[in-house]
Amino acid sequence: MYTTSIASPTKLKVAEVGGRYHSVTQRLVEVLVDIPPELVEFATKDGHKLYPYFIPTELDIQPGDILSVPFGASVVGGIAIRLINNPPLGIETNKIKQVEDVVHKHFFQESYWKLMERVSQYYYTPLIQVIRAALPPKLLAKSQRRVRLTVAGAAVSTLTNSVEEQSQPLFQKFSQAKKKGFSLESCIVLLLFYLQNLIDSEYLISIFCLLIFRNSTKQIHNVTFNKILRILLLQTEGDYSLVFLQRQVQGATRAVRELAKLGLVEKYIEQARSVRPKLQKAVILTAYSFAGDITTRQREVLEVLRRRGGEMWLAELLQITGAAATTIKSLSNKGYIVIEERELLRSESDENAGSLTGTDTAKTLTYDQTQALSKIRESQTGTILLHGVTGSGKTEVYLQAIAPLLESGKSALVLVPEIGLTPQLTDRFRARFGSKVSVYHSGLSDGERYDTWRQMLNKEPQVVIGTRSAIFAPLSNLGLIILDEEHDSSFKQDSPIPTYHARTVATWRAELENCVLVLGSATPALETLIASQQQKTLYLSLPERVNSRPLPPVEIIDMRSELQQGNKSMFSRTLRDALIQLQEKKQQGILFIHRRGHSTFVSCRSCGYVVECPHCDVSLSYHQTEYGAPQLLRCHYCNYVTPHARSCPQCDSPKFKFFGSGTQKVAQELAREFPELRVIRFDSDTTSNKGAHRNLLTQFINGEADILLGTQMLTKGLDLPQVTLVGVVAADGLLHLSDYRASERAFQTLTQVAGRAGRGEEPGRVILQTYTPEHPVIEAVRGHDYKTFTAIELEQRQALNYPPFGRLILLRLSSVDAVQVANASEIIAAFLRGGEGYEILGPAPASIMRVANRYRWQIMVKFPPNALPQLPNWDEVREICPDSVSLTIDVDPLNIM
Ligand SMILES: Nc1ncnc2c1ncn2[C@@H]1O[C@H](COP(=O)(O)OP(=O)(O)OP(=O)(O)O)[C@@H](O)[C@H]1O
Ligand SMILES: [Zn+2]
Ligand SMILES: [Zn+2]
Repeated sequence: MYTTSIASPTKLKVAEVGGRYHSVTQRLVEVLVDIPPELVEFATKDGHKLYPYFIPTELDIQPGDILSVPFGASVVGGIAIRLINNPPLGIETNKIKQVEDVVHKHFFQESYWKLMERVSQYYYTPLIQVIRAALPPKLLAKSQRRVRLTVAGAAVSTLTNSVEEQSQPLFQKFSQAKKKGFSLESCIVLLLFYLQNLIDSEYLISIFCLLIFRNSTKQIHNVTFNKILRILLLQTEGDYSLVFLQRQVQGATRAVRELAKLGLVEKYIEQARSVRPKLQKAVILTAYSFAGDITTRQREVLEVLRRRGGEMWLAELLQITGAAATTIKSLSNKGYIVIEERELLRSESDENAGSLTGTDTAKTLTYDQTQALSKIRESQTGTILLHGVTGSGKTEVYLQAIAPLLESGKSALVLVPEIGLTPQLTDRFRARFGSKVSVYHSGLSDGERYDTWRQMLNKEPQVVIGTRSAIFAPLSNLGLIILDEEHDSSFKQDSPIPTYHARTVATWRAELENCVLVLGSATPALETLIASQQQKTLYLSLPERVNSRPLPPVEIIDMRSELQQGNKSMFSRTLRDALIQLQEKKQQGILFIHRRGHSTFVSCRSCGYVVECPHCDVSLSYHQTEYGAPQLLRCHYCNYVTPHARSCPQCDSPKFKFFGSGTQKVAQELAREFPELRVIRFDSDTTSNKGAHRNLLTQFINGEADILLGTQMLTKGLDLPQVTLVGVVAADGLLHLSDYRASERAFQTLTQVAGRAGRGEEPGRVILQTYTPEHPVIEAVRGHDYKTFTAIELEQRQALNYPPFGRLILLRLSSVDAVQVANASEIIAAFLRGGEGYEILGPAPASIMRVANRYRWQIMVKFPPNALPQLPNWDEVREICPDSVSLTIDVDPLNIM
């Protein structure tokens, strides 16, 4: 930060940072340049590289500083990444430009850079791409450098500008005197100023300091300087963006830099909006009988207020009554009303905040919760697995672990899998910690993300709740990281690189920041379970639901026998009865189906023709949102849409059969068979609009529907006590996927969805329909038997050296050219086979070979988890991959398709 740099601390600072001096030769810095869109074409491939810049002697630059650098014809923002001694090879020294300025010192902490570097190394991703993944979009472009006067600057510009008119002769004397620098003469003149009350003592001292430390004050007389000082002085807050000054005054950039050196102005990054809530004036009626001391107009206002329940926003009251502000004021003076500031909830994320929960205080913990909490509080570092069955009160443990941290000035980071569950969780955190809570996820607009980011940089204790990328939230003084539903695969990024897993990054971050990481789940991932068995992770368990509520019994319905007995409906008789009872008892239910849309494919009844996506090797899914809505065929891979044809393109038959059910089809069937049931559909089709999650959930909570029908989204952490029934319409789609994690994922999803039932006073019930009731996953879900299931599953993984007993790296190759990608895969695989200590599987086409007109191939590298083999040099691999083929190195892949 630039303060009034009167004492010119630049030299001292160099020694301060990390305690080392930089040798004279170290005069270059590599900068991550924030290239503006209009210049991207000049950057092309180089856009992924760091640009070297010379460091002017007077600037002290450290990694993590935000800089301004010349790029093309303009000056743009950038981050200092590392200091280097010599220009990188292949770059001519005379082409290298100089850093323009330091905009913000130490924007990023050292531990943050270490984290970036670790991600870069582990995920084989250039540092710059890691930084791009971590920073909110356009951070640097939006980081408008602003300029304001320092105290000394204000004094000088007052003297040189406004005082001019008031005290012409004295002013002239001063300018003459100060031209000679620090002199007795100039000091005397200044004293005269002071004695004549033209300046106050603060100004006097500032100017003295300035004269003493900066002997060359004659520079202040520079015309450009004066223009800038005058502009800054004329605005009450005295601050402008540098861009604005550049437009107003020619040569502003240089002049501002010089003025900053003189300590007259300072530059800074615009401060984040306050974390504090917006306040708005509310009017409260205090008297209900009106004496004769009021006017008719005033009486009217009071009547309106009374009819509205005695409380209104001032603005609203003024608008409705058309009254003048003075009318309200005199009513307040007479004691009929009170005007007070009340919190107004603002912005998207805060919209309706608290509408689901209201305010909240700490609950008395159960025995198990108390045990877990004290273990978490005792721990200083390391990873803790909190294995608590659904509804065991993990969230309450998190809340109570965080509370004392905030008190002690530390911050907490809470990661959740998906946005669908965030509104409810966020509300719970807000109800407990108020405005200290902010939300960070990709659903926010760029602006909102940017604001939240800056808010995190202000060192106040706070709680950030976010999805995957929030692991990079720049919180300083982190006291605790929580990953809720840690088993969830959305914590893993498949593409673009870095293909990081937030849980992996979280362990590093906790290590670097010296804080505890808590992984919470009812169905911990096998990786996490193994780590706890190997004592790498502390294992804590909440084996029971709160208030000793039982886990809901899971009834398995064999849909084959339903069919044999003549029931062709998608609802078994058991589920049907349960749905009817639901309404009689005025209770609510959740129906789960793992696919959105209507049907997975449509085929001609007479010739068997299946409509496929022209761009992908998949059939199109049929979509019809409601009766009478357009009938569409949509590709779930590339989003291609086409109207559903009236007749078969091959044989002209008008009859189609719809296979595979999605949420829309279930909704239509429900409407047909149970017209009186009110249904809310909750899937990615209905929740794509901003705030839709919250609105739909609020409707459901308010009892505006009997059934919440949805996909995966429902399974994640919803806590709705009034839900007594959970129905799984068809479990089979989840069970028969080819990848080695299919069983684990199916068990987790089904257990989680079952866990939504019976969380309140009324006992719950789960009805699970399937065509393969004998499947081990179904057996395990029925018995809520995590232990047996994982024991069997781990055995199988071990036999095949799959994670967690082996590690995988998946190379994903794709190209519009089918032949080139196949060839490239062969070449790379051949290169890899030259190495030792790992196994190569493939190359093989991906299970859906063509997506969005790109042909996809894969090569799997498998190796033991601990003894890291001599892995191939990935740069070399990238080198041999032709430009026409894109290559992603997915480390620890989760989705292998
Ligand atoms: N000690 C307690 N006393 C009373 N109620 C509690 C207590 N702890 C938690 N609860 C309540 O129990 C319900 C379930 O808790 P919570 O949602 O935290 O469970 P969870 O373990 O996170 O569940 P899941 O893994 O299924 O999301 C919540 O409504 C919560 O307010
Ligand atoms: Zn046909
Ligand atoms: Zn497609």
